[in-house]
Amino acid sequence: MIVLNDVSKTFDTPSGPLQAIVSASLEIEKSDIYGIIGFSGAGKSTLLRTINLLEKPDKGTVLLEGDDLTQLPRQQLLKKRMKTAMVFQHFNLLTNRTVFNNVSLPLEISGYPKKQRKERILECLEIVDLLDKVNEYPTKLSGGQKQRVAIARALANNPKVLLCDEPTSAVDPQTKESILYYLKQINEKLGITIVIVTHEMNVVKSICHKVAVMEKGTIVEKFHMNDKSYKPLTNISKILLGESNPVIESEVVYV
Ligand SMILES: Nc1ncnc2c1ncn2[C@@H]1O[C@H](COP(=O)(O)OP(=O)(O)OP(=O)(O)O)[C@@H](O)[C@H]1O
Repeated sequence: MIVLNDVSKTFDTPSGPLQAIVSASLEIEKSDIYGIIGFSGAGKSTLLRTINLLEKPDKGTVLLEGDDLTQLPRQQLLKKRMKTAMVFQHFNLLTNRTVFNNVSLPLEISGYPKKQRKERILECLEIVDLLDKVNEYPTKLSGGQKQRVAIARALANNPKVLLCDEPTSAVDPQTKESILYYLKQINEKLGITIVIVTHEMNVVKSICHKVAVMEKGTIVEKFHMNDKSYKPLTNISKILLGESNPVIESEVVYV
C-alpha cells in the first residue's frame, strides 16, 4: 500500500543543514494500523508528511498503491494525495464554520458533486457519532468532539489512508480512549489504513498492529506488536513490550 524506500530529508536552518530523515525505508500494508514512535525531534512528523509528499524527500521514493509520488506531475500528485487524509494534534478546525461546514470543506475543495455533499457529510458525522452536533460551532465542543469532527472531515473524500499526527496528545485520558475507539472502528469497518505518530505507549498498545521506532532521523527498529518472539532493541520498545520498567528517560514518553 505504502512503500518508503531509502527516504532522506534535510532542512536548511539558520544554524545550517539539519538532517531530519536519514535513509528511511518502511512498508505499510493495506489495513495496517502502523505506529511511528520516538522521542521529540526524532523525525516522526516529517516522516509522516513524506507519505503524502507534504514534505518532499531529497532522496528516495514514496510509493502509494504502486505509484511513485516523487515522480508524479503536480496535477496527478494532487489527485493521488486525495487518497490520504490527515488528522492533527490540535484538530485544525475552522472556528467560523459549523461542524457541518467543516466536514464540507474538503468536499468543496475536491469538487465533490454539490447535490451529494449533504449525504456524505452526514455519513461521516454518523461514523463518529456526532449527528447531534451538525449545527454547532467548534468553540462549543469538547476536545474529544473537536477531534471527532476532524476525523469526520478527514473521511469526507473517502481516503484509503489516514495519517494521524499525535491525534490524542491534546485530550484527557478518557477522551483519548474514545478517539482510539473511533480510529479502530474506521480501520476495521472501512478497511482504512492508519499511520499514527505518537509518543504515547498506551496508544501504540491499544491500537497499533506494527511499529517503527525512530531515533535522530533513522528508523532503528520495526516489529509486529503481536510477535511474541521479537527481542526489542531500544529502550522505547523494551518499555512498550514490557521488558523494561517505564524509565522516564524523557518527558516525551508516556506509558
Ligand atoms: N520545516 C522545518 N524546517 C526546519 N527544521 C525542521 C522543519 N520541520 C522539522 N524540522 C526539524 O526536524 C527535526 C525532526 O522534526 P519532527 O517534527 O519530524 O520530529 P518529531 O519526532 O515529530 O518531534 P515531535 O515529537 O517533537 O513533534 C527536528 O529537529 C525539527 O526541529
